[in-house]
Amino acid sequence: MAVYTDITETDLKHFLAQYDVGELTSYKGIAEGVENTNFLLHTTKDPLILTLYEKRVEKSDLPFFLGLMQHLSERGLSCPLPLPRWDGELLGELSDRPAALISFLEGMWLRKPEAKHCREVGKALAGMHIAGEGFEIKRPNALSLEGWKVLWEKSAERADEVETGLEQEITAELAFLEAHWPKNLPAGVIHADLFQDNVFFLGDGLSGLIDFYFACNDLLAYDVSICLNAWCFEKDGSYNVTKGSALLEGYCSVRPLSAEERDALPVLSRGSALRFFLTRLYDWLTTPEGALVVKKDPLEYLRKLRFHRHISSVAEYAPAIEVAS
Ligand SMILES: Nc1ncnc2c1ncn2[C@@H]1O[C@H](COP(=O)(O)OP(=O)(O)O)[C@@H](O)[C@H]1O
Ligand SMILES: N[C@@H](CCOP(=O)(O)O)C(=O)O
Repeated sequence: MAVYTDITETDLKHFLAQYDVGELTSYKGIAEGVENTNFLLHTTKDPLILTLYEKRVEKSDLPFFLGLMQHLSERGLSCPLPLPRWDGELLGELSDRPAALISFLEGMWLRKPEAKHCREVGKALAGMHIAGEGFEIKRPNALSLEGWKVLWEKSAERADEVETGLEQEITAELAFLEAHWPKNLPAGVIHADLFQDNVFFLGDGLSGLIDFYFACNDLLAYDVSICLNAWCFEKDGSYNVTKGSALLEGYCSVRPLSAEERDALPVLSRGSALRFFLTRLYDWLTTPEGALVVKKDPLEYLRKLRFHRHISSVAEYAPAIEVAS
């Protein structure tokens, strides 16, 4: 669940009076998600999402996230649009939390995506990378090499509780990634968390992307590697080459990957697998028993990381992929 902060109807009505959104008719907490508290609101106008930003989100980052959604939406990407208050501000406060109203996006996330959906995700990711051009505010990726080291320092001592030998393996992996991380690839605004639960579909058509709260400036191909990890493995841990091919072909049909980006995909995929392994491991070790949040399995990402270590060329992800020369 992710309703960390409760609200009263009276406070909510006061909050809504600052917006041109009609009268509140009903509201309910949304169980999905892990970072923030979300409510679905029905009003005499359109349905809305109310987000209360919880402690893991830096308040100083909110202008980046909200401004980015506006920027992408203005450039034709289907994503939630933050609503301005009467005074023009995008951010308010409710129950002592920073709070925003964003437009409700129609659609559902897919529990069992197929290759055709991976193709749509690839296209949408490339569309987002292009639409992100020209966005003025910058936000460095706090969860890249330096951030991974900090997370690892907090978990290393207890890592062998999760699997014997992990402390040594991950320390060596970090050293490898530090030595081999690509430096001169095209960079821009990336989503950085485009997992299944953040992509909505209506039937087989992709209706939009949500949850821009890890978005930042980083290598565009790193975002592709995140999607390869999130969309192209089966529940049994095996890589699905049909899905990988569809995702990469979809991406390249909108924004072709250069030869350098293509060659970097195995190392980038090791990095993105490590990133999700580390945040999940940290949560696994620190979330108290009985907390009302579903802990995600770090070992799923350890297995993906180990898979990528054996990849020597992008052809193993997608045999027929064509890249820009
Ligand atoms: N703009 C939106 N339109 C429709 N549903 C949304 C929207 N934003 C969030 N949701 C719903 O809230 C859930 C959690 O949102 P998300 O942004 O992923 O939260 P978190 O950042 O806490 O992980 C989503 O799975 C979805 O069901
Ligand atoms: N996608 C991450 C966790 C972040 O969850 P979200 O609900 O904010 O998308 C993971 O799977 O570890």
